[in-house]
Amino acid sequence: MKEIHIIGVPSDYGQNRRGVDMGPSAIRYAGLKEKLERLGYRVRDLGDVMVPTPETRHIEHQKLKYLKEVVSVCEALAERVRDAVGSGYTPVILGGDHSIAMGSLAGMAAAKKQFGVIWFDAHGDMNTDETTPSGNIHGMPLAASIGIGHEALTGLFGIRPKVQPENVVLVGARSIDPPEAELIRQSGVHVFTMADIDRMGMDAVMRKAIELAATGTDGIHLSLDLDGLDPMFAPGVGTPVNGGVTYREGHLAMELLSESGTLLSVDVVEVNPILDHRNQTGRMAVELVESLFGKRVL
Ligand SMILES: NC(=[NH2+])NCCC[C@H](N)C(=O)O
Ligand SMILES: [Mn+2]
Ligand SMILES: [Mn+2]
Repeated sequence: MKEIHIIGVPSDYGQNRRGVDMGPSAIRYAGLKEKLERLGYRVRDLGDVMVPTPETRHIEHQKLKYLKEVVSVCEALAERVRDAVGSGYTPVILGGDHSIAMGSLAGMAAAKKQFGVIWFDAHGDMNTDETTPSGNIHGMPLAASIGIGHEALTGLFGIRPKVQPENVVLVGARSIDPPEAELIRQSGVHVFTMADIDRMGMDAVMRKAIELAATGTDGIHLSLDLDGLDPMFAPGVGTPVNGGVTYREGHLAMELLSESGTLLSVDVVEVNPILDHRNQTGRMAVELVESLFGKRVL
């Protein structure tokens, strides 16, 4: 069985609510390593990527807040992911806000010729500095990773694009900014909205998503934004949106991805313990990762 490497990325520079920098602690506290070991994996916790202290934060661009900090954190993460995947390990990357996924995907792109991405999220994360309503970079990582947006983000780690849009699938979308919707339509990424999940069912959606992300690639990176789940099950997130994926649908999605045997790496992001109730969201994250790595009822 493949060895798992846990990498923490305690960064909150991609958005404006403090606390998501404590996500890695909350997820570790919920027993991630022990639970993966119980499933039979060898697990190494590599500790955290260095993140500059909040006291040094400065906003230079209103449309790309904390750009320098985000880029430096992502490049440090990219090196770790490249080394882990290059040596045949499966990284489990703990955010931090979703901007860190640009680092995960940069590392993947350095290690693999072709890979697919399933982006599990209430949001599209397909904004650019020109479309963003907030200036928060966590609304931009998917666009940047397919080569759309500001050069400082699209060119991160010297690889562009990180992933081909036809191998990218958004699952769970229900909050998209209007200009972002236009970018999504033009980009060629595939999208299964909550309405699609209602109509087709999670089983059919995930089978299709896995096929789209895996065809012609070496495997799949899952970018798991906890706000993809309904806030009822994951209240500890900075940008909650009603009408999300249920507890059961979430586990089904992870089980199907696990069974497909295509998973290369995963990031688990947007867990904010300050907004959470007694680490419910941290625990939810760990449960989903367990299903993703093969935990079953029987
Ligand atoms: N990773 C996230 N939670 N992203 C939320 C993005 C929200 C909004 N679309 C923005 O650009 O600001
Ligand atoms: Mn997101
Ligand atoms: Mn989101």
